[in-house]
Amino acid sequence: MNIIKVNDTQMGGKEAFKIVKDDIENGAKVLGLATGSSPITLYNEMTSSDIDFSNMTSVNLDEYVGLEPTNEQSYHYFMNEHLFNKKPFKNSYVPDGSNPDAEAATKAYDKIIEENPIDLQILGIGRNGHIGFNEPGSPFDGTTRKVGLTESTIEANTRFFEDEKDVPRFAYSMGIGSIMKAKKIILLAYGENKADAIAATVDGPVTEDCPASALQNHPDVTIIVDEAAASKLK
Ligand SMILES: N[C@@H]1[C@@H](O)[C@H](O)[C@@H](COP(=O)(O)O)O[C@@H]1O
Repeated sequence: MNIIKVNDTQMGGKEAFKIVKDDIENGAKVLGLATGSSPITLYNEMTSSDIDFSNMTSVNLDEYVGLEPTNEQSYHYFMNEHLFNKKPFKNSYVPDGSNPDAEAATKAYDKIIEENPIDLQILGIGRNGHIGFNEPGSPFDGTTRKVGLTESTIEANTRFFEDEKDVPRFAYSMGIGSIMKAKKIILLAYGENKADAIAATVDGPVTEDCPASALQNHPDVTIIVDEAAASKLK
């Protein structure tokens, strides 16, 4: 694992953008994208760049079950706001959270991932080490699934909703097995509340207790962290 320490999220976005740009110049066509606050500075770099994404495809990690793409709290909406409205891709895929049929929604998404193998995957990380919405205990060979969110994730995501009761309890998430198939992975983590998760990811045992520890088995992972997120590394 390659670890890049940065001073702040702005610098983190710039470092991540360098890797993204380089990968696109070397032929990457499919980007795996993430939501949350961590990738925002990267998306800002992308939207203010002169890179044309109109020949590229994006595949997002996850979506809340029960939210329409037009819902302001949906990950669809987030991606439109932060990236796609300003830099359209040829095709942009996000799991269909508005489909109550989990079997159909997750199978359809696995087909999309299979048809669009991910060249470069962007990841954030949850305080408990989750990636996408793969909470602790998720199988390392998992494909797209309907998952229940843990109390800690619901609590962390409450800041985006008016009331804790409004936070969806379920999501459709790409599985860890699919994430691991990406050729290259960048994980972004900022702030003290990510320090334990980053230490477990990098220095801890490879265990389903920390979903991101699976990345130790991937050949091309770069972790971009600020001082606070890196503070518990060995
Ligand atoms: N499903 C998302 C994850 O993909 C994201 O990595 C995590 C951390 O978000 P943030 O970057 O805002 O800390 O939040 C959510 O749970």
